[in-house]
Amino acid sequence: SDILLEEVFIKRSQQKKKTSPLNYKERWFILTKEKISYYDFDSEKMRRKGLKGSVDLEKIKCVETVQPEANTPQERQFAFQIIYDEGPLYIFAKHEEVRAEWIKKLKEMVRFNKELMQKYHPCFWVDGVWLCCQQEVKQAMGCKVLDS
Ligand SMILES: O=C1Cc2cc(OC(F)(F)F)ccc2N1
Repeated sequence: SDILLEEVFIKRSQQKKKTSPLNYKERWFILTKEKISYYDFDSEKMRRKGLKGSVDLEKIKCVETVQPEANTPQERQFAFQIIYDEGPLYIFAKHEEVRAEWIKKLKEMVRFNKELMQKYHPCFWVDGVWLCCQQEVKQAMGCKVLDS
C-alpha cells in the first residue's frame, strides 16, 4: 500500500554469534501501514535496487531510541531499535529529527499491537551482552521501564 515514510539509514547486521563481526550497511527504508522494508540502493544514481528484507508492523513489540556506544562515528549517533519476536534490529539516522519522526510514526502504527513491551534495553546488545545491564541472555527482560 502507499508509502508513509522513506529514508536512507545505516542498519547494523544481526550478530548471530558473539564472535561474528558486526557490519553496518546503508539501506533504503520504506514504511507502509503493513510493514517496514529495506532495500539495497545505488547511492550514485540514488536509485532503489533489490529488496533485502522487511518486518510486519504487527510483529513489533517496541520502538525506542538506543544510547550510542562511546566513540561512535558521527553518522551513527542517532540510533533506534525495532524489537520484534526475534530480537532487536538497530537502525541509525544521521539527524535526531529524522529519528524522532520515524519513532513517532512507528509508535503510532504499533500502539495497538498485542505483545507490546513494558520494559526495554536502552543500550545495544553487542558481543553477547546488554551494555545497559550486563545481562548475557539476549531475551533477558528489559532493564528500563517504558515511560507511560
Ligand atoms: O540483520 C539485520 C536485518 C535488519 C533489518 C532492519 O530493518 C528493519 F527493521 F527490518 F526495518 C534493521 C536492522 C537489521 N539488521
